[in-house]
Amino acid sequence: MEKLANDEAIILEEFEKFVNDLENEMNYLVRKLNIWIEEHKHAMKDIIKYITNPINSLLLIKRTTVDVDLIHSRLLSTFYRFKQKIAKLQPTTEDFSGAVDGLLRLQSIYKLQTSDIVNGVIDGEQVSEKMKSHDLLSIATHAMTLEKRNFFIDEYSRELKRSISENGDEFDEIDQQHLYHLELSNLNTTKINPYSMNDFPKNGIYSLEKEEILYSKMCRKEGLKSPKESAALKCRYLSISAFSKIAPYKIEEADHHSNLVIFHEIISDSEIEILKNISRQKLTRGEIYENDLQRAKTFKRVAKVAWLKDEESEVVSRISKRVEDMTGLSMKTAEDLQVQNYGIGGHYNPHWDMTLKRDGHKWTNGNRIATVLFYLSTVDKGGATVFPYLKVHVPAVKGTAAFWYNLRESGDDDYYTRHAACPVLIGSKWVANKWIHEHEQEFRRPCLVEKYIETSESETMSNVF
Ligand SMILES: O=C(O)CCC(=O)C(=O)O
Ligand SMILES: [Fe+2]
Repeated sequence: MEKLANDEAIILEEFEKFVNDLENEMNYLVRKLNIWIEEHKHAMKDIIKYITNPINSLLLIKRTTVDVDLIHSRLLSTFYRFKQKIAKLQPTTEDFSGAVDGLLRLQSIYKLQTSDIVNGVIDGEQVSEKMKSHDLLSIATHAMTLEKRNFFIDEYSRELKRSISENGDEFDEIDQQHLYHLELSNLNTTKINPYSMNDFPKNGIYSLEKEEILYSKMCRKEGLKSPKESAALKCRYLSISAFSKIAPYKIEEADHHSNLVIFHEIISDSEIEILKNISRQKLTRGEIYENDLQRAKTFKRVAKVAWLKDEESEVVSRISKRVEDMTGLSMKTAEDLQVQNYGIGGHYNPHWDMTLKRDGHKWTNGNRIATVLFYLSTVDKGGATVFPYLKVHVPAVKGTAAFWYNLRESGDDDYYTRHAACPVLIGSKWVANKWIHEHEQEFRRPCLVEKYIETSESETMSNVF
């Protein structure tokens, strides 16, 4: 986004040139028009005499064909010159749909009222200017192309009508068509208000699924563990290696079932700066493995990722060694470090890090037994990692790391580890993942929480869904 904001200056410069070019074209057109009027007047003096002359009849045909085509191509090429200059700098309309989807997701997850957003207010703070009618029309029409956003089409249409009547805005023919489609779509869809939805909508067309509701609640810090449920969780020092005996790790237990712990002050600001700097040049839009293991870019994850090898920098290999020390697990079969950057609205829908046994995994070194997730920035608003089935909300705090086992001791999938990255509301989120694999851990797997409590519930998928 920072680059786009800078590129906008170049786009604007090109736009100005384009307007100047159009002014020159306009002068040319006026000259052309006057000449044409004169020639036509001349023809009209005595039409028969005029057209029976082979030269005049040829010129008449020329004026009405070749000359018009010339005007057409001059105007087009003026526009295409401008378009070509800015093409590389422009995001795509798909990016705009993604941004609209991101805004509407933020609204439904953090319960942000449309009237506030339209007035540029987030969390009671004036963060931007009031939106204009044309902005509202673009948002509403793009919302029509998105799944599960019907409620907002209605909301934005209402704001749009208000804005038009307050400002007396005029719309051209194309806008009128959009407005008409908007009206139609509002008549044809059923809307369920996501702000007031507390439970699973039974027959709703706008159906936030049960999980999405749970996930949204956790992002708002609602429905977390009760004091009774968290009574057994402790903050303490951990020293499982020779190194940590000298400088014990500060850990906070977050959940006993999945052995989820938070390490505090585990990575320094200078290490973080180095990781971010190496990653910046490498960041590309994140892909996720769909069930069929095909890589796909979708709105389920909106983040940029970079993979860093140990050999790349002393800091990367130092982090790997630290993970080995913190977790007591071998790094021999671990993946490279994955650094991720989420912008505003950036998120990652609920998922498991391991591949379910049911689906079969493609790794030769076993499944992802455990995850270490380092937080490389503090997010001002939003951006937490949540575990809806463990009722845990881990805020993004620079220098901390979350650790958990994705697999049970038996090697079975731990469905309860399903987790998600809440959308970033204000700020920028940086994290780094280290995924640890099963092979080489045969005699290692230490338990980092004080007392490993095996639950008696049978851990089937239906417990989680
Ligand atoms: O960014 C986060 O909070 C979670 C990221 C995550 O779950 C993943 O990359 O697998
Ligand atoms: Fe994950």
